[in-house]
Amino acid sequence: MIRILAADGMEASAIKNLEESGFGVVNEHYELPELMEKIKEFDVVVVRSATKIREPLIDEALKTGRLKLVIRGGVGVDNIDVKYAEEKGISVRNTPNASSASVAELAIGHMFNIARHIHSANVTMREGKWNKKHYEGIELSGKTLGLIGFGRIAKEVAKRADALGMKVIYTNRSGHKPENDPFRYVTMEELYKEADFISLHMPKLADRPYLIGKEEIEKMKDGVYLVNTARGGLIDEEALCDALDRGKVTAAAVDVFKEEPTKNERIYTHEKISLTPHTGASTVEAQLRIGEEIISIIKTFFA
Ligand SMILES: NC(=O)C1=CN([C@@H]2O[C@H](COP(=O)(O)OP(=O)(O)OC[C@H]3O[C@@H](n4cnc5c(N)ncnc54)[C@H](O)[C@@H]3O)[C@@H](O)[C@H]2O)C=CC1
Ligand SMILES: O=C(O)CCC(=O)C(=O)O
Repeated sequence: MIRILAADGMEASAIKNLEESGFGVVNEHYELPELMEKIKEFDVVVVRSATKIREPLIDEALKTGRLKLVIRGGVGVDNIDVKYAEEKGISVRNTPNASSASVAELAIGHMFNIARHIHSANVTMREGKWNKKHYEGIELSGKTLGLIGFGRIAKEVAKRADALGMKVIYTNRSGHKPENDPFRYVTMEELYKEADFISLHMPKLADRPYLIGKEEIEKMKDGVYLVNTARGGLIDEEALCDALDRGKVTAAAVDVFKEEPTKNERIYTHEKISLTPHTGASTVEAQLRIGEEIISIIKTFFA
């Protein structure tokens, strides 16, 4: 029997479907020392972001040679040593399309939050305070939204922001302006200068510790709003907090952290940050689509 480890959970309907199709599924999260042993017993490991598939774990799996497929139930594969796994004959797949709308909606939700202090008002009202005079916000309508990265998620954000009356500009790695693109391609420098809101939608950098630090923040408009639902570490957390403290950045929204769960008290207690614990893809719909993609990947792989 082909055995699958769902190391960070999997949609119940996907587990049922796979079991009914004759696969053995273990839905269990193991911390690393135990996983080093357990991994040898599986043909497939499915992970989200919590479990890291690094070289030493792959080496353990190779001791029985059973592991053939690692699936990231999601987009970013930065928690997997993809090149190493593939060199050793272990295939790596992800589910790239399933969560774009969910992440885009979270980014837009965070923009409303920080434009209108919703995250802060929720906290102070629960403390019995009526801080109406502190909470004058701004409209999103008419503001320029700069998207860094213009792939699947950013395009979903762009459509929604456009419908809200925002002007959308974007930059990406290729610098290529797609034909018939209704939004304006700009360089990173132009984006920093022009955007009122900046939202990140690109993978983690392999060659640098972060994309946006003190120097990059200085190039932005005074009072800019920053949203990161892409990857922790793309924005230097200390530089962000410093910029929030001195008002260079008005407010920020953060779904992803350098370390998860974050232990950076400065970040998770900052009143100018709207926070979510990496829930960009955590919707019923995205998880159902991810489950369906996982079923399809496994069945095709072992057909
Ligand atoms: N918060 C969450 O739960 C989730 C976060 N994500 C993150 O969102 C990211 C984007 O996802 P998709 O839009 O599906 O990816 P995608 O591959 O469709 O698009 C990525 C975009 O980033 C650009 N890019 C890559 N490196 C760059 C660089 N150094 N500078 C500027 N642009 C660069 C690419 O040109 C492309 O336009 C993922 O890599 C993942 O880290 C994805 C899903 C859920
Ligand atoms: O599994 C998750 O909830 C994280 C999603 C994510 O960050 C991704 O798909 O890249």
